[in-house]
Amino acid sequence: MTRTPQPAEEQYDVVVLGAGPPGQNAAARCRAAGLSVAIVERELVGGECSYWACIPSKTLLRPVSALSAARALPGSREAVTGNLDTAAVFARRDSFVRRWNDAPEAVWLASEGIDLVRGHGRIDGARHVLVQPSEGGPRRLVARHAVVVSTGSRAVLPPLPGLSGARVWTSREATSAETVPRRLAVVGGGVVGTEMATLFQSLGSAVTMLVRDEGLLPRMEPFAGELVVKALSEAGAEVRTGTSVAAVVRDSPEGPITLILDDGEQVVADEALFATGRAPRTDDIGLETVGLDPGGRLPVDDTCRVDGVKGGWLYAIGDVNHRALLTHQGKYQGRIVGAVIGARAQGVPLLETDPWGAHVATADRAAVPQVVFSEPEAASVGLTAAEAERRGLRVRVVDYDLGQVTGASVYAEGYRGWARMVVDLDRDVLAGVTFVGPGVGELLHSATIAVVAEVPMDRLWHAVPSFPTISEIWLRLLETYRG
Ligand SMILES: Cc1cc2nc3c(=O)[nH]c(=O)nc-3n(C[C@H](O)[C@H](O)[C@H](O)COP(=O)(O)OP(=O)(O)OC[C@H]3O[C@@H](n4cnc5c(N)ncnc54)[C@H](O)[C@@H]3O)c2cc1C
Ligand SMILES: NC(=O)c1ccc[n+]([C@@H]2O[C@H](COP(=O)([O-])OP(=O)(O)OC[C@H]3O[C@@H](n4cnc5c(N)ncnc54)[C@H](O)[C@@H]3O)[C@@H](O)[C@H]2O)c1
Repeated sequence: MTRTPQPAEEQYDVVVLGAGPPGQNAAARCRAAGLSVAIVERELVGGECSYWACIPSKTLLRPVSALSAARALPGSREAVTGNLDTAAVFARRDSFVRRWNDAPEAVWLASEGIDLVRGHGRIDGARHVLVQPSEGGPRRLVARHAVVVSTGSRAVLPPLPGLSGARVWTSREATSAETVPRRLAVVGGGVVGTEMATLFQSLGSAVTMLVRDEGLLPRMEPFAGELVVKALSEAGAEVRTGTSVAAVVRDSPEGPITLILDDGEQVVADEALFATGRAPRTDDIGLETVGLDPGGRLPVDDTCRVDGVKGGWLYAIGDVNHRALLTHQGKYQGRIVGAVIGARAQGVPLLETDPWGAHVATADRAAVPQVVFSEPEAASVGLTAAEAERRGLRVRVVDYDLGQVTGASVYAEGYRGWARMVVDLDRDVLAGVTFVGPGVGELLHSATIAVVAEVPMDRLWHAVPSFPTISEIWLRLLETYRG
């Protein structure tokens, strides 16, 4: 019997599986700690974020907000004589995603001294990763210290009759679209659904949102979703809440798609985007070879080390560990994990293992900022009032109408927005802050600093916002709080 020849072992200190932004950050921080690193990528260096998520969606949405900002003011309004130039909007997206070409990112990896191994990687027993390139034989990488899984997530489609043959859109098709459907149905009222409904409505689609929950953006304060629904409806979109899709029919590939709702009603569209959540990409990465179940999230401790792996050599960052499905939080975990692996490789015990220490991921649980680039923008950090209550915190909720702030009324005629801070009364610090309104995304980091730094409320009173900016909302919230 002839045995298949085994590939030679290639030794590295660290092997990173998946080159999205979190994986790249982990690799770079491990290099900075003096370790040799290989990073394995099966598709494009830069991951979902760079080519089918954050970057294309935000470059597509930016002209939408620029146009509505111009339209919100007498003087500039008169200078806006037409609609968005769809071809130019798509062309700008294309240049940001470099037409789905990752050559510059590969060059950056090389400049950092990180070896890029292209192909599908699978763990093959402790510290071993077997990579199958699209052409040629497999390569076997062996990690002396650690393997970091950062393989991300994929869109989840519900198991509906008729769905599999109906050529529906997921976020990938939406963010890489080349044309604007005349009628677009959007299923799901989370962040992807809300942002893409905003985009395509502005580009001229007749949008129908089919939302199972009672409103949009269910993880934020309820007023965020309410203000976005109001704006979407005024723009002509139809937002149906409390409704579920029961089946899907598309008779011919080029023909329309019909969504049959649970009450029997039908919605006909040219395309249907299913934005119904994400599943971790862990089903085909060899987890079973080290005693873990494929397909699920990878639970980790606060050093991002995967629970229950003998020898403690396996780490997971980014969407796969499900702590916070956001690029900036995955990158943060990448920085933490680099420091952790560096310290452990040097054989030194981890220092600073308390929350907010150098080797502990803390912010991805305690202070997660998120900006939803809808119209208006919704931005939040920390806990909502409901979440704080669920956790048994003694809080005071302070609300203020953002439209009443002078800076906001200078920013846009008829500025519509709202702000809320949730004060933790026992610790005398902010537990969470939410802003909704045009331009609030850039305001959010002030709140993130206040929450992370646990600034006492009396000291926050001395942080004087500039007049007349939207930031003056801080003064109004604090005045309301202090009475
Ligand atoms: C439409 C959309 C918009 C978004 N907008 C934002 C936003 O504005 N801001 C924000 O913070 N977050 C946003 N997100 C979330 C963000 O995209 C993710 O949190 C982020 O991409 C997670 O990074 P990751 O490295 O975990 O996964 P990914 O970016 O998916 O990267 C994982 C990489 O691993 C590779 N890979 C997978 N399996 C293997 C394997 N077996 N072998 C080799 N390589 C493998 C993949 O090809 C991929 O390149 C958005 C998400 C979507 C869907
Ligand atoms: N600007 C940003 O920061 C940004 C933008 C886009 C995505 N993201 C991240 O990407 C992740 C994924 O976003 P997403 O919108 O896909 O997921 P999500 O979890 O935010 O929302 C999914 C929505 O789909 C609904 N849903 C699930 N199954 C359904 C079904 N069968 N029928 C109808 N509705 C159903 C859920 O109730 C939920 O409201 C989010 O966690 C988010 O953090 C971030």
